[in-house]
Amino acid sequence: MSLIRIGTRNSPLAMWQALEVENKIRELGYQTEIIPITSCGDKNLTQPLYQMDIIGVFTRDLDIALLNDKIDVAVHSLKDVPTLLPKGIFLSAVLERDYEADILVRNPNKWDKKGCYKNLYLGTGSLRRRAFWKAKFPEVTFGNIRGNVQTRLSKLESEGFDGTIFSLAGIKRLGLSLDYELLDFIIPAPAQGVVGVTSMDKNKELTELLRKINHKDTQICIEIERDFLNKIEGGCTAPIGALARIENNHIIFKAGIVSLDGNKKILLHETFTIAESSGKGSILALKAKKMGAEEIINEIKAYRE
Ligand SMILES: NCc1[nH]cc(CCC(=O)O)c1CC(=O)O
Repeated sequence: MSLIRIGTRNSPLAMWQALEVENKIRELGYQTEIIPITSCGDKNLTQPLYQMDIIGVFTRDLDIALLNDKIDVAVHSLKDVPTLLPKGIFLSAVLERDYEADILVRNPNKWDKKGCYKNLYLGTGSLRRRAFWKAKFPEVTFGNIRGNVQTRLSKLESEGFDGTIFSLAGIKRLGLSLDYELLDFIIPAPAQGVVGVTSMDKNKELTELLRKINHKDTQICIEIERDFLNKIEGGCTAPIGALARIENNHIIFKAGIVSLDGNKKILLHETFTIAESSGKGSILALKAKKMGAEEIINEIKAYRE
């Protein structure tokens, strides 16, 4: 491996993440090149996309670049990566989680609402953020706010929202110094705040190298979170939060599934040892289902159809 080609989306956030991975690979003595992937480009694959399980809207272009040998590794925000990866591609490393929280950023022009959480007009398209917010503060109005972090910050003011909700990791990575409030009643998306690296599983030498930049504790946590998500949702994007943390050789896991109106809420809070953690995501998903999670998921599927 003379040169390792690192593929990334070309937003400022994605670029920051790719540079982090690049630095870690260079520290091991390898040469690297960052390749921003802007569109699907050459889709000339031997099989149709659906047969290869290429599904993620944020990840498909990078998946195709990997399969077409345009890049060696792809760098992602792991929370945007579907739990099912295309055939031949696997999650070969994760970086240490930096920040997991969701935060409220207020519109600086809305002085009158300062400190207030009731009756806000919030810009967020995330079903998870909407549902958790509504469960805590039912009097709220939501509007959609699309685009990357910078675009959303400008829309916050131009479209008159009282505030918007971001992942703290994204804000910190962009080096933005904004006033914000931590929203501890919103359980983060599975793998929020974690940078993930995917590559082809046939590429054994590269796999060995990437193992060296992998952060083991973060991997343990995200495996539980993603396993939980996979077993609960079965392919539909639902308001599911899941977060595992390690403290004194124990895993503290919390998860929540909330109905869109905020009225039904299944919450799990579990502690177990690291030794017991293997397969826990599936076991706890089953537990959540027994508590009624499936009813909430089916309701959301019906709403989307
Ligand atoms: N959904 C978009 C997205 N994907 C990853 C991040 C930030 C990094 C992270 O949370 O891991 C963001 C922005 C946000 O949710 O505010």
